[in-house]
Amino acid sequence: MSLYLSDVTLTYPDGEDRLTALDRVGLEVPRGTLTAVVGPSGSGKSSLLAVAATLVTPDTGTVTVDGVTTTGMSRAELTELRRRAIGIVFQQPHLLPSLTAAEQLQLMASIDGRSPARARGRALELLDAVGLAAQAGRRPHQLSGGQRQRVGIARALMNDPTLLLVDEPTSALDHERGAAVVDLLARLTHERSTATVLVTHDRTHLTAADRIAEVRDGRLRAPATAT
Ligand SMILES: Nc1ncnc2c1ncn2[C@@H]1O[C@H](COP(=O)(O)OP(=O)(O)OP(=O)(O)O)[C@@H](O)[C@H]1O
Repeated sequence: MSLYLSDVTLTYPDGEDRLTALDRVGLEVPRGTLTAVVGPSGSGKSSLLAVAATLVTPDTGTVTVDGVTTTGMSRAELTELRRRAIGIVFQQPHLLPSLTAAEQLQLMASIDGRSPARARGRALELLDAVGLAAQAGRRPHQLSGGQRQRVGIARALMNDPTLLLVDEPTSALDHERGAAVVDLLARLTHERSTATVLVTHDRTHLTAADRIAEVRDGRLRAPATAT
């Protein structure tokens, strides 16, 4: 099991009161499976991803990533866990304008202190895996929106994560490109044995998901197997 949330409650200050963003949420995501979490705006999807990413500590409940329960871990230990085990794909890939696709990925590895030659080899392998072998030398403005999103996906895989967290990857794409991105994520999930969580408000792309969980007002309905 690479992600296990048990009885997670998260609240935010709301005037005199507190707003419950996640209400006793339980979720298990085994390796090699893609779980889509769907729900309307404000339902708690981003909060769920932030907790799973260990960026936000819930009020109560436990978060287990890659077999490690995070309760009581220091900030440095959480940073190390994220570096080692978690990849995050953001809604917008936030690529650096002056770097080529390969360099965007290599940058991640140089931050991690890996050798440049190995980093380059891994970057090219991952760009090939997302269908961008021929675009490795292009800069962001020479890529389409869907291609930039795929660079963001490849970048999130540089540290060979066991947990891949994906935030609304299709929001800036048309239907066909959005569906292609979800299909790609499902394939990478199965090939690389990641536990993948994809949050979205849009159900129409999700045929490739293994399971779909619905979040409403901070409550998660048990994931159903996608049909
Ligand atoms: N930092 C914060 N401080 C206070 N309230 C917050 C904070 N972040 C989120 N909320 C509230 O918590 C609830 C859940 O928000 P969250 O962003 O997790 O939902 P969401 O489903 O991701 O929405 P969206 O699709 O609009 O991003 C909402 O009512 C939101 O207003």
